[in-house]
Amino acid sequence: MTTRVQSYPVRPLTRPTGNAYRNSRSSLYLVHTPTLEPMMDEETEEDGESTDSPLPTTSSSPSPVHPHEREPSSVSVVEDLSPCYQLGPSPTGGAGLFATRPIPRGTVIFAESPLFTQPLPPHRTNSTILNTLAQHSREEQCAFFALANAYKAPLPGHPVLLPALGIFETNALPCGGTLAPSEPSAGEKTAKGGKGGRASTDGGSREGIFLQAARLNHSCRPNVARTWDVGAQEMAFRALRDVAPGEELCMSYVDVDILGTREERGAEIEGAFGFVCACEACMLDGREGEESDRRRLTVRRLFEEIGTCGKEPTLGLRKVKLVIRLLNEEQLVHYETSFCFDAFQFCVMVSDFTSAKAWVKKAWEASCNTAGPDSPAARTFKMYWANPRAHQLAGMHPRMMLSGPDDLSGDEVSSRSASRASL
Ligand SMILES: C[S@@+](CC[C@H](N)C(=O)[O-])C[C@H]1O[C@@H](n2cnc3c(N)ncnc32)[C@H](O)[C@@H]1O
Repeated sequence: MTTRVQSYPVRPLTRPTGNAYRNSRSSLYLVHTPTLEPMMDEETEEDGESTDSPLPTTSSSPSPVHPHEREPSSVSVVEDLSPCYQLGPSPTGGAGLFATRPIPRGTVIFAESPLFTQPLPPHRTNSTILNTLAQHSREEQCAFFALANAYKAPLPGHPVLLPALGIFETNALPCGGTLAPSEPSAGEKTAKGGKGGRASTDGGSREGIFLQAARLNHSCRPNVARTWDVGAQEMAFRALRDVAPGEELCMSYVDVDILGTREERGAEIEGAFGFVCACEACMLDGREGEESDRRRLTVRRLFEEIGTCGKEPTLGLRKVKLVIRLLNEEQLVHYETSFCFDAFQFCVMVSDFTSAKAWVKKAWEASCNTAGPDSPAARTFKMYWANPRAHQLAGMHPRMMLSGPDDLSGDEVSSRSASRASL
C-alpha cells in the first residue's frame, strides 16, 4: 500500500466542485486525534534535536494589529490603532481598500461582525433580505445599498436579480457554521459566498454582509486571508504577507485553489462571480504571464506528487523545497503551510526530528499568519513542534538526516528549469 503524507487539518488546496485535484488528499486528515494542548518537549541529545527553538506562546484574542511573523514567541503591538487602510479607486474598476502604512504579515487588519446574515439559498430571497434590513438603521440600510451589485447588469449567462438580492449575492461571505475540515460547503454558488472549498474556519450555514470587507476586491495573488471566529462571531482579515503603503488589499474569492492558469481562473471567476478578473496576476501578459501559469501548474502537479512520496522522503522533501521556491516567486506564500507540514512528515518518517521541528515551526508560523494562533491547524502544529514523535509516521523508515527549511537551495535543480522538467 502506498504511504501517503497527510494533509494538514485545514487543507488549503481544495477546489469547490467537480475537480479530481480536490479529492487528492481531502480524506487524509490527521487520523489520530491529538490533544490540542502542547505536550512536554521531548528533545534528546540522542536525536540531536536543537534546544534553541522555544515553543510559541499564543494569545486567544486578536488585537487590531497582531503580527506573528519572525519571532513567534512574542507578539508586538503597533501603537497606532487607526485603520491601516482606506477606500480608494481600484485599478480593477470600482472601489477597493488600500494600505495607508506598512502592514506586517500576520497582522489582523480588521475584524468585523456581519451587518446581518441570511440562510443559504434557496432560503433567502429579496424579501427575506428586505425584511432583515428593515430592522436596521437608515444609515446601515444606505451603507448596504451603496455596495456593488454584479447582478444589476450582469455578464451574459448570469441572471438579473432584484437589487437587495443582487447586492447580497455580490458581497456576502460565508460565516456562522461549523463544518468538518474536509466537508465542502453546502452552499450553492453565490458570488463571494459561493467561493467553494470553504473549510471549517468559514462555516457554511449562513452568509453575511460585512460592510468593510465588502470593499475587498479579488486577486489571484491575494495579500489578505479571512477567518471566521465562531466564538467572537467575527471575521478576521489578516495580511498574508508584508503589505506596502498604497498597495491594494485583496483576498481570493476562489478561496484557496488559485493554481490554475490565467485562462482557467478567468473562466472559473467569471462563471462563479460574474466578472472578468482584472487582478495583477491575470493581467500579466507575454513571458511573465506564461511563467506565472507554468509556476502555478507545477505547484499543482507537485502537490499531487508529494502526496505519494511516502516511500521516498528524500524525493518528497526535494519537491517540497521546489514548491516553496515557486510559491515565493509567485507570491503565493500562504500555501506554504500545507507543504511545510508535508516536509515535517517526511522528516519524522526518517526520525530526523531536528529538521521535522524546523518544518513544523514554519507550518505553525504560516498558519498563524493565515488563520491565527488559535486556529485548529496552528494548535496542531504547535503540538507537533513540542513533540514531533507524536506523529503516527514517526520512525517508519530507517533513520536518515534530511534538512530543514533554512536550506532551500539544497541540491535541487533551479526552480525555473524544474518548473519545465519533472523532478
Ligand atoms: C465585493 S465587491 C468588491 C468591491 C467593489 N469593487 C466595490 O466597488 O465596492 C465585488 C465586485 O468587485 C468587482 N471586482 C472584484 N474583484 C475584481 C477583480 N479582480 N477584477 C475585476 N473586478 C473585480 C466585481 O465587479 C465584483 O462583482
